[in-house]
Amino acid sequence: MPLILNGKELSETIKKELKLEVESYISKGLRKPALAVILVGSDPASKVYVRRKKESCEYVGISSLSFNLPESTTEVELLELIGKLNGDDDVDGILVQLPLPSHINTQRVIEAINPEKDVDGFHPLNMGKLATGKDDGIIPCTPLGIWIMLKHYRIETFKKDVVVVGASNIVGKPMSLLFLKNEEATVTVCHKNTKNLKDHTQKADILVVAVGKPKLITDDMVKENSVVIDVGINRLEDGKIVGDVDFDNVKDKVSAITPVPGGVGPMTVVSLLINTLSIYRKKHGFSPHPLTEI
Ligand SMILES: Nc1nc2c(c(=O)[nH]1)N[C@@H](CN(C=O)c1ccc(C(=O)N[C@@H](CCC(=O)O)C(=O)O)cc1)CN2
Repeated sequence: MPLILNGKELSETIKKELKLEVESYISKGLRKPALAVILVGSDPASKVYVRRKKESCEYVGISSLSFNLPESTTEVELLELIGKLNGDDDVDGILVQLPLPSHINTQRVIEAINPEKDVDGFHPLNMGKLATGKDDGIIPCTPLGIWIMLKHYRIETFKKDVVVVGASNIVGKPMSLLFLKNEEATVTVCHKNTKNLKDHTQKADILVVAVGKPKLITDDMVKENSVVIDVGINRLEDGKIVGDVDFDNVKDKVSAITPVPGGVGPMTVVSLLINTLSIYRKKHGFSPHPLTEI
């Protein structure tokens, strides 16, 4: 049986620590950290994720300010709201849940967020800092959560061959940049135009898959004793949630694997809390959050 990388359990442990941390700020007379959460429309999955984010904020003592906007919201209206939140000193972080309705230009919205309040780390300035190895940026939540999980389970990343399947701005690209930081690992990024995907995945010591295709990765595609990180969350017609990796088929060949659900997803949510606290700490003259140190 491989080591199961239990993101649900680890995220609960981290949340308990963050709760104590927030209590220590309040006991110093500081205000509560605050996160603005913007949801446009009523995508069912987004509603679930936003609810989890808000519940987690509440648990650790972060104020979450909800902005649930109708599907018909215009880009101008959304940009106006972001402008107001950028100027509000009591708001530490701003999160716009993705995907946005198709009539709104996602990149323009991301770029409107003050990079210092960009808890998702999607702003080009934060992406650029990650790409150039600068330590004072904000790391996107899913890659940060995966990194924290690998370090917690003492999975060696140095000099490893890492293959990332999926080149999205949210996961694949920042994940690759994180593994490249300090020339830690050798990284291959595969995407929809990659020829012979299997030729690449078979060589991976660490395989990260984030494409949104149920059970794409089967046992013939993974290296013996490798570590497999499944970022996919796919809802099947029967309501079951499965990842991009065929877990039952792959599990006996690998040394460690994340389950879906209960793996990367909860680590994404806890990383949002960490990023919010990191911004709050910098504002109050503390160092960035230690869990963001790579
Ligand atoms: N602004 C952002 N939008 C989106 C992000 C993001 O990081 N920032 N990532 C994804 C969705 N996401 C966070 O928003 C997210 C995905 C999955 C989970 C999660 O806990 N999943 C559960 C299973 C899901 C379920 O029960 O329905 C799990 O894996 O155990 C949390 C957050 C896209 N948008």
